[in-house]
Amino acid sequence: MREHIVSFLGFAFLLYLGGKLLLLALILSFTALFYYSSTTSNVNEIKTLKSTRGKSKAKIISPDLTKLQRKTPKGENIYTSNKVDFKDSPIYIFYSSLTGSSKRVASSLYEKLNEVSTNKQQEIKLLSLEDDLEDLDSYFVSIPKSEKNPNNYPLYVLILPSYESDSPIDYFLEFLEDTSQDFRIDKYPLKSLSGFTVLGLGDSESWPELFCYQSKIADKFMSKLGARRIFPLGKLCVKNNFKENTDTWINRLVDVLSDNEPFIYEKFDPEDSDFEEDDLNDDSDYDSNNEENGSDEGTLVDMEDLSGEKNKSNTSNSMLKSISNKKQMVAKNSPTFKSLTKQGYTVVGSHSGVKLCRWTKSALRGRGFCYKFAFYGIHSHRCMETTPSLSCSNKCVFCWRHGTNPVGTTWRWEVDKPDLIINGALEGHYTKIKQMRGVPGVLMDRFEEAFKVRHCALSLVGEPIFYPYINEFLGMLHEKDISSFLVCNAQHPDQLRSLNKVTQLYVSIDAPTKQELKVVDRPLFRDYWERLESCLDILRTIQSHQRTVFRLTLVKGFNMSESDVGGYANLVERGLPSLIEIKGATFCGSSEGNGNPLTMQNIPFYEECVNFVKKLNDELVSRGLDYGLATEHAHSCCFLIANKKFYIDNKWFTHIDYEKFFKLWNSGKSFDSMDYIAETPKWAYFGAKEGGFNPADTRYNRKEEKLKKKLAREANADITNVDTANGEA
Ligand SMILES: Cc1cc2nc3c(=O)[nH]c(=O)nc-3n(C[C@H](O)[C@H](O)[C@H](O)COP(=O)(O)O)c2cc1C
Ligand code: SF4
Repeated sequence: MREHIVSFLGFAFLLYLGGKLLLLALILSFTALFYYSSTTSNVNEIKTLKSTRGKSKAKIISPDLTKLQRKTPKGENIYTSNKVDFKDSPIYIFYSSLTGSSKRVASSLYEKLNEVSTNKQQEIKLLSLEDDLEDLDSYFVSIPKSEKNPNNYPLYVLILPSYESDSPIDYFLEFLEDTSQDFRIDKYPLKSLSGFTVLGLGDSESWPELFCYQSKIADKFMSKLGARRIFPLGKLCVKNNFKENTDTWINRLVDVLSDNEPFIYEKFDPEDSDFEEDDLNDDSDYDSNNEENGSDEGTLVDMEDLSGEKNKSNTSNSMLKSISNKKQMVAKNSPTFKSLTKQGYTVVGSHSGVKLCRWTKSALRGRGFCYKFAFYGIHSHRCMETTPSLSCSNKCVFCWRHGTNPVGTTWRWEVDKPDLIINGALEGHYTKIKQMRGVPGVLMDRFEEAFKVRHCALSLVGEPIFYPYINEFLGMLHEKDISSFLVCNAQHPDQLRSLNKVTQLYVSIDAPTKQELKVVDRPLFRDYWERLESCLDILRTIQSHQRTVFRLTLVKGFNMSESDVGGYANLVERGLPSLIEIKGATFCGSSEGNGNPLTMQNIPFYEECVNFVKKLNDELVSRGLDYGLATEHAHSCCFLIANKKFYIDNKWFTHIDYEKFFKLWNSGKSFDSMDYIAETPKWAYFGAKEGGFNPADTRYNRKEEKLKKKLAREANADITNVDTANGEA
């Protein structure tokens, strides 16, 4: 019996052992299946990229389990594999570029992918981060559905330069970081992407410690947002075999996307995805040449290695932090600075600008003032156009500075003091005035007057209200008897609420509805519409003591259809501005190079604007709002609808008594918009035959003048043939 029991126990033990072994075998085969379910390759086989290009180091993804079992702190494997057929995936190539190199690389990749794609339905897109995306949310918070390949999620390729100075890429990185911390958004919004890869462009000779640092930040944040890296961060030095290395990188990526091997990538692990600043110094992502220390984790290609130059980076975290947090908005060595100075701007300090406006020049030559003379009595030759913040929180379609202008939703730059800005702006302005002295036709009296600026138009570019010391700045202007016309974009209600007295306070209203505003202004804020509404409420209440103005810029095909009238009227009803300035957009170059998508077709004719203005006025009146057609400046296609409180005894009083304004301001007592009004001249009235042109000035028609000169030259040529003794050449 005992023997039976022993043999039974022995049998049971064997069964148990067998079961365990079976279970183990099952687990092992399941694991193998999990990792390599869709590959036929041998697990110990080393997979190399089809490396036909020179002696470059081959990409190695080793499916050797021992190498793949890097552990997270929680002890889980962090690699997994997946078979994504990129031939069916839409591929979106995003780039950011200030001087064109990244754009060229992105275009080459785009062309190559189109060339090799065997799937005619495959959607391959080339997208500028600054100019082609209506907003970043549509690509980096939600993932767009491709029209051609609706069943597959796209693959993102990001081609990004690095700039030690401020550049538009800062905003993109700030956006990725903000999104990763925004509790209102899914923590891993990019997890469904087919994958992503980042290629950095930089200059390792001039910026060895910061070589491609921003592409590295992008790479980390993409991962943090849940996107899966399918090809490691590449780095190209523009001074080191750039062309060759670019081709190599492109060919390798194309190879990887074309072959049908499964991808082994870091398994998405929320716990492990927190981006530490230390990661900036962690080169393991792309250092493929770590064979000496035995590490080939997640490796591919370091383009620096390809060119034989190892990155000597040992950048300290604090340095990176201070560079990314406290950059100068427009540093002297930045492409933005160059671009601005080339366009005639004087950059003051690190974030302000001044430019001689064309009307200032025109007034100096007695050829007419700008519409603000007709509407408010501004003498253009004594007006300085400036801004204390070249950065903006919108990317309006009619703005001419896309691509290079700094953008952001928060102030993240060094701050200059207000006196430095005012003195620097005046100095820059006077220097430019001085340069006009030899220009034919400059009137001596106006030239002399121009050296005492009386007006400051805070509207150049960017968003003046964004400047942290805007109130101090305005106070200093008024102390110098300089009036302030401040234009803001209705995106900063907090700053608007606490704004001190200005001579005239503008809010740009670029579209009548939420949807249209998004298209026209391309705002960076997610809650742009709510911000605009708050600003209007502030105008109606806290800031109702100011002379408030809505500025509408009419763009054909965007915001001036008949159906838009009601929407604008709603906004007027909400903000109750003193005045409504309506201006037809002016053409400032094609979209090529400046990202401005407007063409001549978008520029409305005078009659179209008049028609729109009348309709808006009728709509306001029909709602019982007390407004009327006040003035116009036909030459600029500019019109003013004013609250009837400015219509006294059958006369318009839209002009400003500037002396009175300064007196009131100096008194320290409170006053409102009606306390410094002045009468509007009749020639400026809406519908007047002068069309808002000061009869005292000479009308200058450039086309007419050109024709006259041409005829004179031809006539002279004839005369010269007959009588050269005349002396006139
Ligand atoms: C003002 C300035 C700052 C730069 N800072 C860096 C830098 O910090 N790190 C880097 O790797 N490259 C730096 N570069 C080099 C650029 O990243 C490189 O020229 C790149 O190709 C520019 O790309 P883009 O032409 O597409 O704008 C800098 C270049 C300039 C002009
Ligand atoms: S108000 Fe504007 S357009 Fe007119 S002169 Fe001043 S800066 Fe120039």
